[in-house]
Amino acid sequence: MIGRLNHVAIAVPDLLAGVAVYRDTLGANVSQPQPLPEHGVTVVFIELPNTKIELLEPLGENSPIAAFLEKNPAGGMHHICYEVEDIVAAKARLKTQGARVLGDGEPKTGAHGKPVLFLHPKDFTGTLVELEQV
Ligand SMILES: CC[C@H](C(=O)O)C(=O)SCCNC(=O)CCNC(=O)[C@H](O)C(C)(C)COP(=O)(O)OP(=O)(O)OC[C@H]1O[C@@H](n2cnc3c(N)ncnc32)[C@H](O)[C@@H]1OP(=O)(O)O
Ligand SMILES: [Co+2]
Repeated sequence: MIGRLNHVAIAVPDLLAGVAVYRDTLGANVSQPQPLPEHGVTVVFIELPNTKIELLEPLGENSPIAAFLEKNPAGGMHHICYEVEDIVAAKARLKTQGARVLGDGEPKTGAHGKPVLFLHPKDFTGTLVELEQV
């Protein structure tokens, strides 16, 4: 069901400091910050030859990454995003297998303008999983 690795996301307490690490220290191309108020985060993407890295900073009072950063104040790997061809079919398959789809269970529009869903980390070997329809 899952296809290519779309991105690996890293939550950071200070987005501009994270940008400096990837742009200046590691010599990567980093996008402009993109606020996503409906997701409670501001993101940048780092384009690598074979995938992307997403840096996430909390935005607003109810950010879904706030508790994670309290537990990991220096930041850390937050989620992994796999591509799927049909997100509604993927959701149906996962639900029959007992996996928890987060939020209200309906796909939302992600940072790339495509439908996304999140799956509970406790059902996926301790890793928060994002699915993106491509
Ligand atoms: C969509 C836009 C953009 C894009 O790529 O296009 C993004 O990626 S936005 C990314 C930010 N959005 C989300 O993360 C949405 C989905 N996340 C959630 O719904 C919550 O963060 C959730 C449910 C994963 C955790 O919620 P909360 O932090 O309130 O709950 P707990 O702290 O009680 O956590 C429960 C349990 O899970 C463990 N946990 C939490 N987050 C992670 C994580 N990122 N990776 C691994 N494990 C995680 C946490 O430690 C708790 O474990 P416990 O043993 O009970 O202590
Ligand atoms: Co993501």
